[in-house]
Amino acid sequence: MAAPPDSKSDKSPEELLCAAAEAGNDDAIAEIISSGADPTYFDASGMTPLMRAASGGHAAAARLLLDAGAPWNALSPEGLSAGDLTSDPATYDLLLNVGFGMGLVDQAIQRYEPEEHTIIEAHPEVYARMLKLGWGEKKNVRILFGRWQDVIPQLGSYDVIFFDTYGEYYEDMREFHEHLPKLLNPGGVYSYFNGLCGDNAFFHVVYCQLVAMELASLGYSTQFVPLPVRDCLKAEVWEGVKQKYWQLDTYHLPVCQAESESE
Ligand SMILES: C[S@@+](CC[C@H](N)C(=O)[O-])C[C@H]1O[C@@H](n2cnc3c(N)ncnc32)[C@H](O)[C@@H]1O
Repeated sequence: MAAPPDSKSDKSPEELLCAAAEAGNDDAIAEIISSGADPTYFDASGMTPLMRAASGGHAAAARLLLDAGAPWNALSPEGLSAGDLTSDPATYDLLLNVGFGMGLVDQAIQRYEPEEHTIIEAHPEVYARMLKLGWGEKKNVRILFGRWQDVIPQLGSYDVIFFDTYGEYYEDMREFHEHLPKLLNPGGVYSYFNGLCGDNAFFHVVYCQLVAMELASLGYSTQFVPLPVRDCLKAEVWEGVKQKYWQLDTYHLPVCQAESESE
């Protein structure tokens, strides 16, 4: 008897992978990937397996796919990435970013229209530029001008914290981490710019482990989500930059949560 048209045998390994991702079936995903299915596949609707996992809210499935090389920045026909398609996202209303710099992270934060977005910036010229660009007038933005070490008594507690004072010493970041138990709300997420030894793959991984161990001693577990960045960092990106501070193909995005709350 012929198999029904929608039976598994009619589907390519990649279609099966999309179906397993949509269902959050981690065992099937691992099996299909190890049998050689391509995680970069786009199905007939222009969706990747990672987008299917994300829109189903299956975090473990998404992690398996990312580990297998699924592109995190692929876009659906509507121009949405897997991150944009995440279903039922947790509500993060109170955000803190330490170090404005070019304002890239803060611009990204603003797209989520948080209730309260606090920015700490110490450099007078960067602060002046922030004001010139209108950051001082944004209703949901609170700017604290000064070193984080000095303005910390003015802080509350936050659902999301990002730390990037690149240029400070490792010891400064470690000191900041000691404040996390007071600064990070239950269920909150902490991340930092993971550029430590960004020109040496071996020492970079050592640093990742070191930070994760130190955060673990404070009661936090850290996952590093591998994000391929080689294609985003072409030669022109570095034009005018004196020292190329990042030379690796993969960025390891730290996602740090209280141990009791992480998966
Ligand atoms: C690499 S930039 C941040 C880039 C930023 N993440 C972005 O998206 O453009 C680092 C920023 O941290 C600021 N900074 C350095 N040390 C600081 C400190 N102790 N407290 C507050 N800001 C600091 C610097 O003035 C600089 O603007």
